[in-house]
Amino acid sequence: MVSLKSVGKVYKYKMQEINALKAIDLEVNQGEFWAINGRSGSGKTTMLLTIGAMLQPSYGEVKIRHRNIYTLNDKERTNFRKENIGFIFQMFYLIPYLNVTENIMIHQQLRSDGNYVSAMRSLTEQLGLEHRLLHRPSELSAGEKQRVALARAMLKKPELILADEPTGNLDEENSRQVLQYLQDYTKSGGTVIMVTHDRSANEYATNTMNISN
Ligand SMILES: Nc1ncnc2c1ncn2[C@@H]1O[C@H](COP(=O)(O)OP(=O)(O)OP(=O)(O)O)[C@@H](O)[C@H]1O
Repeated sequence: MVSLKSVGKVYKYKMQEINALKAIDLEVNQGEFWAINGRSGSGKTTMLLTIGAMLQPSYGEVKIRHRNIYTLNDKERTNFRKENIGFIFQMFYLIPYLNVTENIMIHQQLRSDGNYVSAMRSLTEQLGLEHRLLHRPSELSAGEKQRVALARAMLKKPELILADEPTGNLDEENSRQVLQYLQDYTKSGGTVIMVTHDRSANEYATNTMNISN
């Protein structure tokens, strides 16, 4: 599903070169739930962004479903990302002036499309958000915000979910809900790669990896 061969990233910062990620190899199969650990600054987010077709590595090869994603042009790569990958971040990144429904449907051009409307309804019910559909992010708890971000990422049922510290701002019960949801998703054939500092999150994963640089 995801294959990294000797992938590295060197950031140029003023006159300096920062080796953020050094020659990482990774093979992730469909249905696996990976937890990526590593100390602060070890390159976890950098790795996730390269897998997510958002950051070109300085060297190495990133393949998703046997496709070398950095040989695609920008438009093809953006389309590939939209079709195949869902993102969840610690900071949620919800649009403040849109309500829950609109945030979940943000990437859909036709928000009246019946398929997406029914997918949105079923996700919000599953995630206990059905009574909050007209709330704006400032009117939600942290756990609810993360569940909205989760619903947004899941709307198109992407094959691959990338999660960067998805429980970083949540209490134990809300963390458990998010991790359980991601685990159930992998049991139904989805694939999840999650960066986390939270050691208890590793218990939900099928595979763990520790990176250092
Ligand atoms: N755009 C950038 N330009 C220059 N250096 C960067 C850039 N982005 C990240 N870095 C540096 O690259 C290194 C790896 O960063 P990254 O965010 O991938 O680490 P991380 O393991 O996710 O850290 P944390 O756990 O603290 O979130 C860090 O030393 C960081 O300062």
